[in-house]
Amino acid sequence: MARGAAAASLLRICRSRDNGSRNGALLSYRRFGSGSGQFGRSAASRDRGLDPNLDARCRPVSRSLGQLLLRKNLLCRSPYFRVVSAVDARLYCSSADKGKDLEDARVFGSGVMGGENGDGVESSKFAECLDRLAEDGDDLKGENACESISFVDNGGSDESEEWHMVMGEEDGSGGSVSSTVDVAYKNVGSRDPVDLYRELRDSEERANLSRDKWKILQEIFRCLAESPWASNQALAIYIGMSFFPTAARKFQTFFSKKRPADITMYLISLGPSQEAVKFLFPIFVEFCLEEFPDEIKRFRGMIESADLTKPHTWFPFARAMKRKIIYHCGPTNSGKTYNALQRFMEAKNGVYCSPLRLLAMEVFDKVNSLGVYCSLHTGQEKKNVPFSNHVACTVEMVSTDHLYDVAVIDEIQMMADPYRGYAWTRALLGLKADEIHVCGDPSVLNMVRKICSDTGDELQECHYDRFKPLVVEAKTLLGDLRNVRSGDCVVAFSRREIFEVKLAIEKHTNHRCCVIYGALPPETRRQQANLFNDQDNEYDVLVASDAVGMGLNLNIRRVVFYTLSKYNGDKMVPVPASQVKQIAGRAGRRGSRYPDGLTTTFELNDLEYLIECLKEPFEEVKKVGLFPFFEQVELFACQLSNVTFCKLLEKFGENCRLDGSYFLCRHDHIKKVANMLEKVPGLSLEDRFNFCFAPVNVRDPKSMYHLLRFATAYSQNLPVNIAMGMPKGSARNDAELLDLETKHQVVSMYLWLSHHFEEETFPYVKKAEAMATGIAELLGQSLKVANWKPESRQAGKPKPKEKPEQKEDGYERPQSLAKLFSLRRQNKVPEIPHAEKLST
Ligand SMILES: Nc1ncnc2c1ncn2[C@@H]1O[C@H](COP(=O)(O)OP(=O)(O)OP(=O)(O)O)[C@@H](O)[C@H]1O
Ligand SMILES: [Mg+2]
Repeated sequence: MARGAAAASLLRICRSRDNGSRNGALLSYRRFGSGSGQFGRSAASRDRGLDPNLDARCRPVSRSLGQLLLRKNLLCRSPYFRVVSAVDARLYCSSADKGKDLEDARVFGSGVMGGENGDGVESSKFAECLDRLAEDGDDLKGENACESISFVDNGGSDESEEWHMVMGEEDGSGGSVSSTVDVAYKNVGSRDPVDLYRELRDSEERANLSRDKWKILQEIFRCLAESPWASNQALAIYIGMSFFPTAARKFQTFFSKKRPADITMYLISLGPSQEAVKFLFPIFVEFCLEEFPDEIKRFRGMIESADLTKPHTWFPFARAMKRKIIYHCGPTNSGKTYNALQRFMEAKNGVYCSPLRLLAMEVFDKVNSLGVYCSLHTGQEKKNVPFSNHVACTVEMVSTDHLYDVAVIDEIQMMADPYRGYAWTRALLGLKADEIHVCGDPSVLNMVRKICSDTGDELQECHYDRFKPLVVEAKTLLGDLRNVRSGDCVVAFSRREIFEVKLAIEKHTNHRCCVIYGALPPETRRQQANLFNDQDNEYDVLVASDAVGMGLNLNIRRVVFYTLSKYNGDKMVPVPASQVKQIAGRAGRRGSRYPDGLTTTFELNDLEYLIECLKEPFEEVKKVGLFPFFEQVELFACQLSNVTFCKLLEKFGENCRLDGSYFLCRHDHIKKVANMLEKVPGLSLEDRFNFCFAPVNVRDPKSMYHLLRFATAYSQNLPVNIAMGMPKGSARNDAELLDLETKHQVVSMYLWLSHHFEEETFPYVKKAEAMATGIAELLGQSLKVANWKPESRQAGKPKPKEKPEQKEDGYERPQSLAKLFSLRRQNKVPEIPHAEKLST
């Protein structure tokens, strides 16, 4: 075979892969991602023009070809070419002095340049040219010389074709092949990653590496596999976080097998660094697109079914309406709810969405007493008043199917609540009402503005000021509960503290205390609130948890913070300023016996923190809560097989996509229930989903046990029994009181389930209702006489240590944690002590 023909026959033409998939991925990436499309083609890789400073006859020789030629000592001896410059790690050659071969240089150069007229050079011409070079060289001979040459089409882009030549073996010394190579590989960083991947994929000669360099390379790949940035970016092409390490490992194996010298040396020059990761990543992307189409497809399906971006599109009917949103924005006790309710009552029909059952009941009573028929819908209770067109409900229960003239969503700032926020977001996005009044503090005003611009609803803002300013009493109680006065509400953040305070006040003063805390049924809370509000009895002090903090109208003269720290489920933290304001705002309500509100602390130490909180402006909320509907979870479940419901929720949490204005609400408690219900076979996905939302205290084993029992009976198609006796009488000690609380929770859970599942399966609703009323009454009676030391709900929990400052009169002075935090901010105190978990 003629030498030229032999060379030509060995030229391989590597056509580009179909670019469609890559472009698709890039599109997805941009849609998904954080902006700048980091694996697009670099401008440098497009710039293949001549350096204007070079002689017009000079042509760049492709880097790899230049490397080979130099390495083989061809250029310096060639009659045709000489190196005139090295710019940007690229050799520029000109015809040599002999002068007659300029044409060859042009041909050679145009091979690199894509032809002077942009039409490229045929490979045979290049082969010819190479042959002529070879004739003059010593060791670039025939087939051996040409074996490492490939002709690469750059994928049909508008860029020129380019000659590539894969570098040969390293010289064995562990060093680079030559200094020319050093110059050459530096250009790798500016090359198109798509080309780099092709070079890598098609590489047949792998660079030998010294042990040190091999180690560096391993480190670089470890960095890639462990890079949170890369793992996050890989989501853009639907490489999931869990699959990413596998993909990265396979990429490493692939690279190790190929290891073209220029890319390898360039990588090693970067070392194990973020730069190396960012260089490798787009090549890794190309690899993944080619190697893992099935995984990508699967993950893409999963991601798309967990897409929580654009939640405003979830409610097409509401979107078809032109709704008017009126934001009643202001601090506590400024008339927000009052004004919204005026419109609610004037309307032909309306819905009021409350954050609490108790507040829904309050509105239900008030509206009916004013002659507007109104029904009540809470998770546990449905009171349908005949002829009513109005309904007061808890926000979780509001229907997005009914059409209303006026809707009120109270305490709209709860959209940012980590657990329940989704219910407010859903109501705002989905309510089909011509006019929606939202009441709340200014913290979510900007979010509501943004949502309205997404939904196309009209927004009107009404700003309010507090009727009367809240006054801080500088004197405080000086750490002595004997300084409590009539009309005081002492706020503590655990059930235990509430009872300790009540006990101490009743023992050392003539006041009698009512109590309100989270574990009490709303009926009992209302009974206690009425007892306190009523003038004609001895109950003139209220001891309460933050359960009094929202919207309730009580006759409170002064709010006294017993402590300003609370357990957040993990550790003791200062009560957030927004909550302090909300609670303090209970004092001095318009129309009450005490229109001028006062607030103070039990300890002088806490006063500063209280003042700080009250002065603090409302912090702007940047994200509000979301949670998927059952249908979304179901769609997601179709993408996964053989996973438990708990795992499904976990996977959903990992893979769901949200835009920057939303967060996925915390659902640890739901997962706990889901986990427990794994023991119950035969529940459909929807059943599991509904059971998981039942109101159960996951920290109370008795309540959990009853939920398990209900679910088991339900799964066996048996009528679900309450299977719990009515308590004999009111509580005589704290254990009995706790038992009453639990029993009420269980009955309440039964009622909730009866409203969320087929009625026939929960046939004892009437019995449950009677029990709920009875137990709430017993609780009320018990609280009236309660004068015992509180117990812990959790069996076996270690008792809190005796505190050093124990007063002889039987109650412990709480340590001022707010003060401790403030000192810690100034680095004066090392650690905040852990404290007992809240049981409210
Ligand atoms: N215009 C009014 N006329 C008579 N009473 C009013 C008026 N506005 C408000 N009130 C009364 O003032 C009290 C506080 O009003 P409202 O409950 O509307 O305050 P709010 O701003 O919603 O407070 P919060 O943030 O605590 O919910 C209520 O008892 C309410 O009935
Ligand atoms: Mg209100």
